Amino acid sequence: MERTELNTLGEFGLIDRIKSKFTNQNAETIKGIGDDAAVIDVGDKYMLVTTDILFEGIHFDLSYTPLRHLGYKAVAVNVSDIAAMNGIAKQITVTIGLSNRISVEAIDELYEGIKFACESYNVDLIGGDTSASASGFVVSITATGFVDKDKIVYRNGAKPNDILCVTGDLGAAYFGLQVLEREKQVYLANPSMQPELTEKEYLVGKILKPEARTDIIHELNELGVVPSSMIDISDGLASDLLHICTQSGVGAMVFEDKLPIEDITMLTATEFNVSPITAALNGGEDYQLLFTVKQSDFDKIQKVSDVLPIGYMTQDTAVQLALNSGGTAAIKAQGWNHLR
Ligand SMILES: Nc1ncnc2c1ncn2[C@@H]1O[C@H](COP(=O)(O)OP(=O)(O)OP(=O)(O)O)[C@@H](O)[C@H]1O
Ligand SMILES: Cc1ncc(C[n+]2csc(CCOP(=O)(O)O)c2C)c(N)n1
Ligand SMILES: [Mg+2]
Repeated sequence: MERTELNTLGEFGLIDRIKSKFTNQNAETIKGIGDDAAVIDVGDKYMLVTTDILFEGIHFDLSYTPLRHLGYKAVAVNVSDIAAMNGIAKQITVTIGLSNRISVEAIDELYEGIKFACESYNVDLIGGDTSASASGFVVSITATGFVDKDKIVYRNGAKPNDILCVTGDLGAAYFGLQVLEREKQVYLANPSMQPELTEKEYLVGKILKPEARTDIIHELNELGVVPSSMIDISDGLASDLLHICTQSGVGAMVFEDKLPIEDITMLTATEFNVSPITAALNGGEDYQLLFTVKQSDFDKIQKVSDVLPIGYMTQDTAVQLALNSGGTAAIKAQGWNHLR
């Protein structure tokens, strides 16, 4: 029998392959595989369902991840996927895989973080599953949410000339992780060295305590603006913008000088000898919303301080970065891909 290595498909190729083998059989299934959350017709509203799994060693390192933060983040990343459909999360289930290295106190701490997130995002913990894990700690969360039927937003609705917006700065979480990894190595080499993170607090905060931008969903709703397409940035602006472009059948022009990058991100990029633009495009785990709006909504969205226009959509399907130096460069999906 033929054997194909996973890296020949990559994460997204594998998802497409799985998707191609299934057809939905229920009229209530409005959208299955392929967006930030599935969409189910439950009567006067759409119900949204999304799931995210976090693995020790892949998504977090317990040597520098407080379990309270891990619990909060596991909820936030799911709430963010519901927000990316223009919805509001309401319920979660939590599944944990435990190794004997984890104490009861550690689980208490994880659930303190989960509880804090439930309170701040107004969601209910309604169930889950508990198992032993042979390969480190695992936490997986499924979230449900709701959206008015006429307000649902998919990845595939972007139109040429729509304005491309992002809800905050990019690349900070990437450098937060680099800083934590560096401090870990320093500590391993000399355990009497205490990490000096005060200057990098902003960056470390972005990787350990990301927020879902539900505030923006509420603000857009109050302004009566429904984006034409939306995604949350988990794998990097480049990769996630490409999802919007491929699914919408459009291209994009992003302006390098409009990419929101904080000063501390710039400074740390120099320190690590990494281009801040590369980090903003491909770093991932920013959990900002990336969305498009019709030009006629531009005046309204300008009133929201955290909505930053970074480019526009084009009929031509090329996805490009307009460089400060003049000219353009192709934007490629070089961000996070689990199987490459
Ligand atoms: N193993 C799988 N089987 C079926 N569907 C899958 C599988 N993995 C992912 N999907 C579906 O593929 C789509 C894209 O998934 P993906 O995890 O990339 O979502 P995302 O929102 O881009 O990323 P993130 O999980 O970081 O928020 C979703 O509809 C998801 O439900
Ligand atoms: C220990 C450790 N190593 C690497 C990373 C970086 N990282 C992991 S998953 C991911 C993308 C989103 O994943 P998903 O699509 O599964 O939500 C990124 C950028 C980290 N946070 N911790
Ligand atoms: Mg998503």
